[in-house]
Amino acid sequence: MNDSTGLQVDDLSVEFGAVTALNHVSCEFPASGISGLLGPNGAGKTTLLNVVSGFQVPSSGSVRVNGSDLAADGIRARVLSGVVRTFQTVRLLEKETVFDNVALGCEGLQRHSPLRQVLGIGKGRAARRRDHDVTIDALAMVGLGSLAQRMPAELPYAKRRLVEIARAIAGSPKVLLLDEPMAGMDREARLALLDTLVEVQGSLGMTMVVVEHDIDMVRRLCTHVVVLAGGAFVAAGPPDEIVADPRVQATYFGAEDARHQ
Ligand SMILES: Nc1ncnc2c1ncn2[C@@H]1O[C@H](COP(=O)(O)OP(=O)(O)OP(=O)(O)O)[C@@H](O)[C@H]1O
Repeated sequence: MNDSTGLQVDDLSVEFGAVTALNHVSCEFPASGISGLLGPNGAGKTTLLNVVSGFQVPSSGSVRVNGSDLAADGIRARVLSGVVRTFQTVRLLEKETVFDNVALGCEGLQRHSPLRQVLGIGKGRAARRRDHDVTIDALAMVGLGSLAQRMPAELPYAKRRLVEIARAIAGSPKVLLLDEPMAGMDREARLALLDTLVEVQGSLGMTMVVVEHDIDMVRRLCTHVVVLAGGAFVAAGPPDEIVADPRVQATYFGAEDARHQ
């Protein structure tokens, strides 16, 4: 790739005491298509997302988005610069409507003027109107338009996941990191989410990285795959090449997750 677009991590290391969660990992995720991040349990996938999104400070290495180094940025600054993520466990505000949960994502749109914040004025009418429209669009994009006024607790699990994804895309991310978005869904819901993600990436055009264990889904969804194992980079490339790669066979497919191959 090496064209300075997309997400690039270089020489990332993270240790938790004696555990090396990431061991000098360098890899790239292109701005086009959808990237899969694969690896057996404990490979370091979530840790990599944590570093990119600012939740984990690495002991070494750098993160660049479209060529810009994020080194000094904390979580909030990264959201404002367009790095948005979801979590393995769905995190929603249960006392707010689906609409209000998704509207929270608009906070990443840099519409707060610092002066207005200092004066406590909040957003102007035009900005609030824009946020409203962006929220409606995000809900429509994931097929939740008719559920906007429902409470999260009323929704089945797959739809709760979609609320989280809508909230993420409401921030117009440059980089969208999805940590096992299909976990806990049946096959029908997974295939529906797959179509949604392809549509979201195609129409909004961000760098999208999806952690996913199901190889069949990865093959259908992803145009590029990065494989980690034991905190180390193993391989990267198109899904079919990755599946056939002996290094990947020896690590990822040798593990419990081979059942999905
Ligand atoms: N906060 C933490 N404290 C201590 N060890 C941690 C912490 N977070 C992760 N680890 C360890 O770091 C390693 C990488 O974990 P990580 O969660 O990044 O892997 P993963 O590939 O996302 O795994 P999974 O597929 O099971 O979610 C594991 O050995 C894990 O136990």
